[in-house]
Amino acid sequence: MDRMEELGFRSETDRQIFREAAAPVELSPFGLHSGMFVPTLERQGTPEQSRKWVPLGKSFKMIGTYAQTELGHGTFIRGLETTATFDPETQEFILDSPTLSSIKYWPGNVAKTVNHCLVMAQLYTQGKCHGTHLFLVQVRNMEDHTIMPGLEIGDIGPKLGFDGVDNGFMRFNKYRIPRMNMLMRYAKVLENGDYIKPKNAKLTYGAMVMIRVFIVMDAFKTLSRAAVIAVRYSAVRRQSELRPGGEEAQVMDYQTQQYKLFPLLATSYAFLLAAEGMSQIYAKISSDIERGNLEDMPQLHALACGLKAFCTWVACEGIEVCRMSCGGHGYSHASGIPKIYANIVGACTYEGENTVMMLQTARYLSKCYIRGQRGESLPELIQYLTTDLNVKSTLGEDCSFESLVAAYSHRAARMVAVACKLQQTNKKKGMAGHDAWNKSTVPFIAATKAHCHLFIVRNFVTILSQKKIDPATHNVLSQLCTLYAVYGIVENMGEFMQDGYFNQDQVSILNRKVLALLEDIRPNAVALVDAFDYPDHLLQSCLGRYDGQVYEALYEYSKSSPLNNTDIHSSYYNYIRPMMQKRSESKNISAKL
Ligand SMILES: CCCCC/C=C\C/C=C\C/C=C\C/C=C\C/C=C\CCC(=O)SCCNC(=O)CCNC(=O)[C@H](O)C(C)(C)COP(=O)(O)OP(=O)(O)OC[C@H]1O[C@@H](n2cnc3c(N)ncnc32)[C@H](O)[C@@H]1OP(=O)(O)O
Ligand SMILES: Cc1cc2nc3c(=O)[nH]c(=O)nc-3n(C[C@H](O)[C@H](O)[C@H](O)COP(=O)(O)OP(=O)(O)OC[C@H]3O[C@@H](n4cnc5c(N)ncnc54)[C@H](O)[C@@H]3O)c2cc1C
Repeated sequence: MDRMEELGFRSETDRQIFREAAAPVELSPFGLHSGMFVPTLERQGTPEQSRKWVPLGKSFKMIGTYAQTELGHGTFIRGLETTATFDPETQEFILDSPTLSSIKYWPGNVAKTVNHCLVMAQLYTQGKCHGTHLFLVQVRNMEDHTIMPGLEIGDIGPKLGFDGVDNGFMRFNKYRIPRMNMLMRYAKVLENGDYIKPKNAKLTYGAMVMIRVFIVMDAFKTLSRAAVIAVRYSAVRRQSELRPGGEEAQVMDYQTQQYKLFPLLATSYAFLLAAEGMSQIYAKISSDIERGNLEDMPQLHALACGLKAFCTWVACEGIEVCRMSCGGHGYSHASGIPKIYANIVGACTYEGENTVMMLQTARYLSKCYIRGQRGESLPELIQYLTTDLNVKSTLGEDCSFESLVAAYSHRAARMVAVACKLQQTNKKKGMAGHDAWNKSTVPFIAATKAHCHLFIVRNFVTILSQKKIDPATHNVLSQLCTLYAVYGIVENMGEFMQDGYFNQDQVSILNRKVLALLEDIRPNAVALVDAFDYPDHLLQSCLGRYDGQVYEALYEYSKSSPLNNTDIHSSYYNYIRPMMQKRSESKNISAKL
């Protein structure tokens, strides 16, 4: 913190980059404090509350986290059981965990690090429940960090990853906080207990939308780091004979290795641009919301949910491909890839389980489809839903951006229409609305993935057509953009072909194009990963080192293994030698017999 002040880092982006550089492989125990706790105080607190608490948070006098999930509920926020009951006599809220399943469980850094939490609880006042609201709760003594009386707090135990974060549990026993500790920007409880409701109950969910936007960038960061490691290693690693009798080939010269890695390189660039585009849309709509204009709130929610789910799913699958493309050394922590995977794969679950998030977007697409069918105007990003599905592709040998975007628009429009028609058919069969919905959710998930894929392809193409980029760079980025789009079609051909949108010749063109692009990108592959400019300190990888001294690094890494501190390990004396002696004695006995 002080170091950031000394270095003059003012923007949150710069501070985040510094934090990641300072703690490259372990997530910071203050990630949630800076990334969720403080921004939520700023956005969900009244101006007075923000003025009081935000400086304390930014100066780390108050260290907090976001405590919403419980043992029994994470996804279904309306089902949360923690209660906050207003006591007008004392002007306090009484927080309570009435059941075992209501115990707060998973909140990051609650176990040992934070002294405050933003707690999501069911608000009760004047005997009535008004749904979930956020409350600022002091959980540890500010003098000696002991747990406040009335609270039980602990660590939840080892996890797949996220080792730098002490996820914990927290149980409230009639724990009192001041009335003014309810975040009251949108909803209020007056001194007499009267409840003033917000313009939209989902404004309380705003913190989650913000993090989902952050996570799209995290998907780029983690996938691109794995791609840097795998591509650099593939340039250094020589294995097997490509030409009989010739020298062993760089594994990057095998077409299969290129087909594994270059689309992931293209995806990394696509996700960076998508994350930037998502952040711009978030900045615009969230500022409208803060000014009271909630018109685009549903569109923001749907986009943030969909991209968070789509990008984290693809990134995690891609990171695994990068690991496996490094052979045995990829499986070692020396590669740096297992830690990247372990830290980001949780993002498919936290901040909204991906399937649930996709279904939120699907619900929005379903409503937009109906509006489109009625001829109503649709937001620009959704207007493709009214695409004429009788049109066939005009794709030619050049695989133009226009024909590729048209293909993705057609695929998404067709798939949304299929899912909506199934939902409508279910209703016509007499199903209740919720059953008609549930019995169409599998096609809706597929359609929503197509919707997100379209957003990313279209965004990449738009930026290349709008930004002023020098011709040489534009040419290479255009190759990456084309590879991302053509690879996506080849890998999902069935969804593009189901209604005969492409003819057989066009399918052949696409299959040829994806292989030709691998050759086009091969000469620039290392330069394209170097362009991310990740320092070795951040990658923490013997395989992805900038100097390519892989074997020297692996040898030094291995020698530093703690197991090498002694030649003979204690297990020999404690287990192996006694076992061998026992065997030899029994052998002597059997020999005598
Ligand atoms: C390099 C490695 C990086 C790793 C990251 C680490 C550090 C990075 C540093 C900084 C980043 C920042 C922070 C830290 C990073 C990571 C985070 C770490 C931990 C994660 C923390 C958490 O997990 S917090 C808990 C998250 N929990 C959830 O997200 C719960 C998900 N559930 C929900 O959101 C809701 O229950 C729901 C949306 C699924 C359903 O809500 P419900 O109330 O039931 O509403 P519905 O009935 O479904 O819909 C009604 C109506 O409301 C609309 N709606 C719903 N939500 C919203 C919303 N948020 N905004 C706007 N509108 C909403 C919905 O669309 C419906 O509308 P219609 O009626 O019109 O259809
Ligand atoms: C690393 C990590 C860090 C976390 N940090 C925090 C934190 O700091 N603060 C915090 O409050 N929480 C935190 N969480 C909790 C996290 O937010 C929840 O785990 C997440 O929201 C998923 O909810 P759940 O666990 O209830 O999953 P569930 O919803 O129980 O998921 C189980 C299955 O049910 C399915 N499912 C659920 N609802 C539906 C539906 N409506 N339709 C179809 N399928 C459905 C899901 O798709 C999934 O396959 C963290 C979790 C992890 C893994």
